[in-house]
Amino acid sequence: MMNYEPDPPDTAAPAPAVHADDLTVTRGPRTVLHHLRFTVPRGRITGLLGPSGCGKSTLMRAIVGTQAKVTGTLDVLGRPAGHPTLRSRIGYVTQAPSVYDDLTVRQNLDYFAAILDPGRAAADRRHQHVTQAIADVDLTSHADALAGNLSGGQRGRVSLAVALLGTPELLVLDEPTVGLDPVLRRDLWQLFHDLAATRGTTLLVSSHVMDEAERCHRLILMREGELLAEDTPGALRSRTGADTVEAAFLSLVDEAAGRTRESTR
Ligand SMILES: Nc1ncnc2c1ncn2[C@@H]1O[C@H](COP(=O)(O)OP(=O)(O)OP(=O)(O)O)[C@@H](O)[C@H]1O
Repeated sequence: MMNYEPDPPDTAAPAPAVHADDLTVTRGPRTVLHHLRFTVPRGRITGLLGPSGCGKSTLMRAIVGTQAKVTGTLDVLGRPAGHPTLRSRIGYVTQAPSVYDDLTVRQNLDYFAAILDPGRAAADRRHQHVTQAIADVDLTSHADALAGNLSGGQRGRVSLAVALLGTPELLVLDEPTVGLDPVLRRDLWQLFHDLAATRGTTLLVSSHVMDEAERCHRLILMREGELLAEDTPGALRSRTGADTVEAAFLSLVDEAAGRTRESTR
C-alpha cells in the first residue's frame, strides 16, 4: 500500500485550516462530541477515522457550519465555523449524493456553476470549470448521461465534482469511498493527493475503513465522541508498536479503557 509519510518539516507552519478546542456538540438529549481538541493542517489530507456512530459526520457538519448546539472554539480557515465568508471557500460532500436525477451530469454541474459564478460574462469560465470538474472525477465519458441512470459510486463522484467547482480551499468529504470498487477507490485517493499537491487543497476525509488510514498524511482517531489520537499513521503505529493503523487503533482503545478503569477505582 502507498505510504505518504513523513510530514514535511514544520518550518513557518501556516495557521491550521481547522482549529478546535474544547469542542462539544449535543444532539437531542445526548452529548455526541466531548471536549475535542485538534488541528487540521493546510494542504494535507487528514483522515477522520472511527467506528460507525462515533461522531464523524457530526464533527464534519460542525466544521462546515451546519450543525446546531456547538460550543467551544472551532475556527475554520481563520474564521469561526459557519461564518458567511466561508461558504465559497469550503466544499462539502455528504454521504448521500446531492444531485438532480433528471439532469445530466453536465447540466447538474452547469446549474451549480451558475449559482457560484452567475452572469453571461462568466459563461466561458463556467464552461471551463465544469469541464475540468467532470474530468477531475473521471466522468467525461458520462457527461451527457442522466444522473438518475448512474451507479451509486458515479453519482457520488458527481457530488464531488460539484464540490470542486468553486476551487475550495477546504474539502470536507464524508465517507467518499463507501461502495466503490478497489480501482475507483485507488483513483479517488489519487485525485485527493493531486488536489493537495497541485492546488494546495486541504482535505478532511472520513472513513470507518481503517485500511484507508495509510493513504492519509495525518489522522484523527475517534471513538464514542472522544478523540483517541491525532498524529501521522507512522507515528501512531510506532507509538503503539502496532503493524497497522487498525491494530494501533485497538491498542489505543484498550489504553483508554485502562485509564477509565484506573480513574474509577
Ligand atoms: N438527528 C440526531 N439526533 C440525535 N442524535 C443523533 C442525530 N444524528 C446522529 N445522532 C447521534 O449522534 C452520534 C454521532 O452520529 P454521527 O452520524 O456523527 O456518527 P458517524 O461516526 O458519522 O457514523 P457513521 O460512520 O455511521 O456515519 C450517534 O450516536 C448518533 O446516534
